Amino acid sequence: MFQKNAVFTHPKGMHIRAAAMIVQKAYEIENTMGTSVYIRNQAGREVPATALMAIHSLNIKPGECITIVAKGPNANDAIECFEELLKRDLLPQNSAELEQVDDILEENMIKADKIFDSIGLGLIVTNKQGTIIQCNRIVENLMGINKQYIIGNSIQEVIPGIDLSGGSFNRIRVKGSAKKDEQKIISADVNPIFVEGEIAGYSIIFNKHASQMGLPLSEQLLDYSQKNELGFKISQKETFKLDEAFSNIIGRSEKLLAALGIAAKAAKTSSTVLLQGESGTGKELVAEAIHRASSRCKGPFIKVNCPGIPANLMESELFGHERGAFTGAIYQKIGKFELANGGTIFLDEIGELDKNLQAKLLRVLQEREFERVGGNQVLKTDVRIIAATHRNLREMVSKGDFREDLYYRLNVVPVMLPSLRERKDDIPLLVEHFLEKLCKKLGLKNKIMSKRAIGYLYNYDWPGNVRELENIIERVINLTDSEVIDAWDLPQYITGKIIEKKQPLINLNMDGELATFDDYEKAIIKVALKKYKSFNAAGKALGITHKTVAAKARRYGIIE
Ligand SMILES: Nc1ncnc2c1ncn2[C@@H]1O[C@H](COP(=O)(O)OP(=O)(O)OP(=O)(O)O)[C@@H](O)[C@H]1O
Repeated sequence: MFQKNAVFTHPKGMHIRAAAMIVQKAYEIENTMGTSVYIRNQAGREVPATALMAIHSLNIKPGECITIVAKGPNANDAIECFEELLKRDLLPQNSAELEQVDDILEENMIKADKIFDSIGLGLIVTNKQGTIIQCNRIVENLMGINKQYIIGNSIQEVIPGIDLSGGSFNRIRVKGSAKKDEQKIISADVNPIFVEGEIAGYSIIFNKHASQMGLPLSEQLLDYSQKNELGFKISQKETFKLDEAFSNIIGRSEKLLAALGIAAKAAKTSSTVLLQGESGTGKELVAEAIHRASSRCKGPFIKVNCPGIPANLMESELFGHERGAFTGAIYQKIGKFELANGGTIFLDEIGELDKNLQAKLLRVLQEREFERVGGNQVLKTDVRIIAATHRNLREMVSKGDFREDLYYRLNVVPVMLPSLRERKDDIPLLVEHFLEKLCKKLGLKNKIMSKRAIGYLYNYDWPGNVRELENIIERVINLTDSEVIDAWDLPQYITGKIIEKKQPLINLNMDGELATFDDYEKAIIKVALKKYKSFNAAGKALGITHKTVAAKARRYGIIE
């Protein structure tokens, strides 16, 4: 054993990334030199340098003196290596090192998730303000809501009336999705989480067999829960109910949720909605969701694509015509407004509507009545109008290209859908969604996308928004045989360069004699260690554990 004192100079103390750097180095030393390294803090607590959370929990302050302890062979060299790392300010020096550190952090996060899921009880963790920062799968199942929509809400939204000052609560109510019968009755223990003597948050643990469905609500609920309105709020600011109708709209960025919050509220009324946003941002998808979430959902949803219909036919398309109204009008035609009666009419690209028709549409909006072309009977209609445009209607009004009075009639509930550029954090979710949806549609086994490929999607500007992303994913699914879609599978205009596909290092000469299996294995381990420098990284590349790599390297005499 060998040990040496060192000063921990990092200005932030032992933060999580610094701890991950230490773990990465400790693995490397253990694998290449066979030395086990430990860190001891001033209080005398010693932990293995390969244990991320243990290292982090040493809570070492900037300038604190620590002891590096090395056990096993090469202890002296191992300590020197570690000192070097501490001098480097614990920053990754290249992208490979950064990737390894990120992998360690990610692996540990996954482990924490798995531990949370495996405890067999529902668990919610909040910060000290009571905002939910973590929950496990049992809570997801109990509430029938995906974790992503639970995290970020106030605990009071999920468990109305719960008191975080601690204690056990019997028969409390956990909200599910908006339906009344999805409320779950449970009992739970609430405990503060202390960090350095101060409350950093709270844990809420649901007790086993907590859900008691079937009892009348009046028997189950405590008084406070009666006062709370039913329904689940997706964010503290927006009262967006998680209506099933919106479930196929993917994304949880603040801008999208704010827009959907307005749309969901509008769905409960009959007001006219104006959806604005660039092409491909999901305006039609939202229009359909509003219809499905509204009381008109059993009525028709009729779409009119304004630029798709020649101006001279548009009037009859919208309002219908009588027989003989114009040359070629052999039969009476029912217009879209009549067809949409009792439901919703979706006027897509309203900015392209002819001035003459703008006046006629204004009449429908004001008086809810119209006549068929060539007819004199006034027809009444009961429709909700949802209009959409990618153009700036206000600007069109100021240029005289769009009627001001119509603009105000349409702009009753404006919903602005963000471009994909403005919500790039939703890209991984969207990718996952489209991979699943499109692989299913094409009858293929589900594929995944590498982090590197997603990184390129992040850097792209997405002029065609979600539609463009969906199209690219369909294209790469069709063209890629492997299960993992990687950067070289993406179109060049996304990556900005040709990315060479990495060839696996298998160069077997078909004409020569075969070597023994051990010879091949030895050669592979040798090449992997030369290339990746550590047992950990080599193990990852070969799909085996670092311990197996180390054992084989020793067996073949590659290391001592
Ligand atoms: N948030 C989203 N989640 C899942 N799919 C989406 C989302 N937004 C858009 N899409 C998909 O992208 C494609 C384009 O969406 P949509 O037609 O609704 O856009 P749009 O804004 O109406 O476009 P345009 O203005 O060109 O008519 C559709 O296939 C839709 O399903």
